[in-house]
Amino acid sequence: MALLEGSTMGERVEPTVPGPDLVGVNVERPPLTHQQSTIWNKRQQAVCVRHAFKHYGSKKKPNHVLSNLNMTVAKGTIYGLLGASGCGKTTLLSCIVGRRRLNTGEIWVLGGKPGTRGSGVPGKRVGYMPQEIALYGEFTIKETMMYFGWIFGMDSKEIYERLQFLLNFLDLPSQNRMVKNLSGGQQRRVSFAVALMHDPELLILDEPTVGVDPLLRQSIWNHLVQITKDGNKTVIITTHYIEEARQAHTIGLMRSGKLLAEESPHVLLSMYGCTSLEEVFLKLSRKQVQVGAAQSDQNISNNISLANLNWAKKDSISVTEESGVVGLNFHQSKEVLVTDSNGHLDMSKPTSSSKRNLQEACDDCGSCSEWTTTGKIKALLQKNFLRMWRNVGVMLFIFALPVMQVILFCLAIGGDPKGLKLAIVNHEKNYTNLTYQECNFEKGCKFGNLSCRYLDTLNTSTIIKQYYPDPDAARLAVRKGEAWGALYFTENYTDALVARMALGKDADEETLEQSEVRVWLDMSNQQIGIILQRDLQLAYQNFTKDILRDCEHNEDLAEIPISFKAPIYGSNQPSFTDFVAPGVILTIVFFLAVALTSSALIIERMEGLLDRSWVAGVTPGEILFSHVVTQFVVMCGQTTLVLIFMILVFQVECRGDIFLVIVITILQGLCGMCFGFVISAICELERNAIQLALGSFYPTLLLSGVIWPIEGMPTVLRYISTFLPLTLATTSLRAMMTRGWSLVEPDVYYGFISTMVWIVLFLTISLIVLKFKRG
Ligand SMILES: Nc1ncnc2c1ncn2[C@@H]1O[C@H](COP(=O)(O)OP(=O)(O)OP(=O)(O)O)[C@@H](O)[C@H]1O
Repeated sequence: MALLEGSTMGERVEPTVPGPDLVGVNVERPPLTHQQSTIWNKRQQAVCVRHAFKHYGSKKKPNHVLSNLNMTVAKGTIYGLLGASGCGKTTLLSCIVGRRRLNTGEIWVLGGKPGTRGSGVPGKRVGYMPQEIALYGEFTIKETMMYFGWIFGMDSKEIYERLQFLLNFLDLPSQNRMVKNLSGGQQRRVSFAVALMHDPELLILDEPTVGVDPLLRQSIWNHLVQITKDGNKTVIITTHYIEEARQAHTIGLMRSGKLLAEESPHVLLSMYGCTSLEEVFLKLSRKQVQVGAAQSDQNISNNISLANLNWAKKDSISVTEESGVVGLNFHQSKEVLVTDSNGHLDMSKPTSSSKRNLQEACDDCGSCSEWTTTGKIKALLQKNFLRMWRNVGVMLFIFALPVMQVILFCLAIGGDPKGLKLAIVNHEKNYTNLTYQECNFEKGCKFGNLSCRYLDTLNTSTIIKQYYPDPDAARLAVRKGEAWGALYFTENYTDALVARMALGKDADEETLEQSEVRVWLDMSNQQIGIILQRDLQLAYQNFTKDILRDCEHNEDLAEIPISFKAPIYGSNQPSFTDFVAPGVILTIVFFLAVALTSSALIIERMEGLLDRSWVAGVTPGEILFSHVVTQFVVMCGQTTLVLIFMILVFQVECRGDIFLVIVITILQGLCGMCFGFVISAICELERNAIQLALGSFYPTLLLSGVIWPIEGMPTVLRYISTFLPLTLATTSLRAMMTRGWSLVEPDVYYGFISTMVWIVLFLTISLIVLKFKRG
């Protein structure tokens, strides 16, 4: 015998109870056990919640929202869920549609457990209108309907017809009006229209009548009554207008996470002798407080017992099957309450309705095996591109930003500093207080005023010469920050230098000392200090070469005897820009992608759009896929611009295969995008996402060898650095650009491999977080 309990969701359930089999032959079968009939029963309800507990917050400080709540919504009925603000209605509904999980307890929706394979929930069997508007403000009404219609698998013609009906029925403005330009009430109606769009089996409406005028409210209720008439559609509705719920078949009165009562409105009114449902609610609430206090020590059912309340005679109480709602009867769907003469539930003749629903569950199960549908992908891609298109300003900025960054980098980084002031003291021949123009010397193989000849060689754009009377004044100028260095020539500099050259190894201490140019530098700025050192030494070399040439000696004598031949890679005067450029290209592309995606999901989540799409049956994988495709297009544009400006406009050296350079840059962009998805998935608030993205920027930049070789780091940090997403990729791109290496070199292919591994890792983490991150 097939056990009902063991059957998976959405399977066709064949009840094995006494009764005629399919060909009409009576076969003696054992009756269903109590447990089997219970599960069968739960499956036959539109919604069945049992012993539901839900809290927010940590286990230590839980905020209990649902406490042992039981609820039964029969098929083909309208169920009005009423209760004060904050009593847990929305939480309960979000658990029913599969957006949140109970801490304990179980929920059955349309015969399956929400979120399980084949239940059809989330999916097209349910229409959900959340409390928040949860619509794309930049979409028109028509585009909104198209988006959800495609997700529900409808074709465009079908959607259009339904749209016309809903526009009329809900008295909506022109279909071409942007949602963000509609009034609050109109937006709510569009939101309601989305829930009705695909004519679902189960409609879950969280306060659909807020901001709707009384006439339209009545027509909404009329519509709900109409669609539930034939028993195929079920509606769960929450409302703050308690009295409008009189039109519901069943009312669930909720308070502090519990159902106080579950009954039809007229029974409730007559039972408590009230004229309004509000009065009933007040009475029940007061009693709950009293009974709650009296029973606080007893571990009994949470639901209010009429027996305890003494509001009804015992014989009028029907204890419903394991629901825990003692005393209050609720509507059962017509097909479930058929019992045979032995008192067993007779399920041998499932009604056409139950057959159809089970069949639909099975159909849904079939579609579950599909990875996705073209309709959903079409809808998601169109949504993403349309959102970009509607924000043209933002899009222009997104493309202008990388160009701006490259331009700024190339203009601001790597150039030699200019206009550095040097405080010069020239005591030779009383040149004190003289300007440079008056410091004359004779060209050729002449040995007069050599200090002036040297200073003339020093005439570069890097240095501005300023003359001071004595070394103390010059050093003071350096101390005060008025000059980057002080230069001092002694009184007999020329004579001493000539003697030094003539005497060679026989030169005495004093000659050596007097022939020196004495320099005091401000080395607080390493780059400037080193550049001044370099320029002063180079100038001296040129000055000596000049004299040697004029005196017909071999000018190479002026060189130190280490000969730097043409370098194997790069030039003898390497530029810092060429070193940093590969890392900067990847950093720009990586972090722009992070910026693009890190808030993408959060914005949708905060607007309630993500929930709505999920309840409509869109999976995390589909959402991620659609964002990857859209952002990929944007990123390709950004990459092209970055490379064009870097390589073509600013002539940054690129010796390698440009195709490989493009590929690794795009891969890094993809990697950044996936990292952005991780941030987006784990952060609740946009603020946190921005903090995380910004927080990760500097450590990654500093540790990835972008601005300083990783060889200069402590060993441990070097290992950590190797495992960061940008490090090996930067090394790889640098090797391609500056050395012209190809993919056969380990330095190059490690970069590609590491980037791909990171992409897979980030995507997997995002998917896992999105899948399991439910309250
Ligand atoms: N994500 C959340 N994290 C923490 N607490 C939450 C969260 N969502 C809801 N709550 C809390 O749970 C309680 C029930 O909230 P819920 O939104 O379910 O109430 P409600 O009955 O729908 O209220 P209303 O009628 O005002 O919409 C409230 O105290 C609320 O502050």
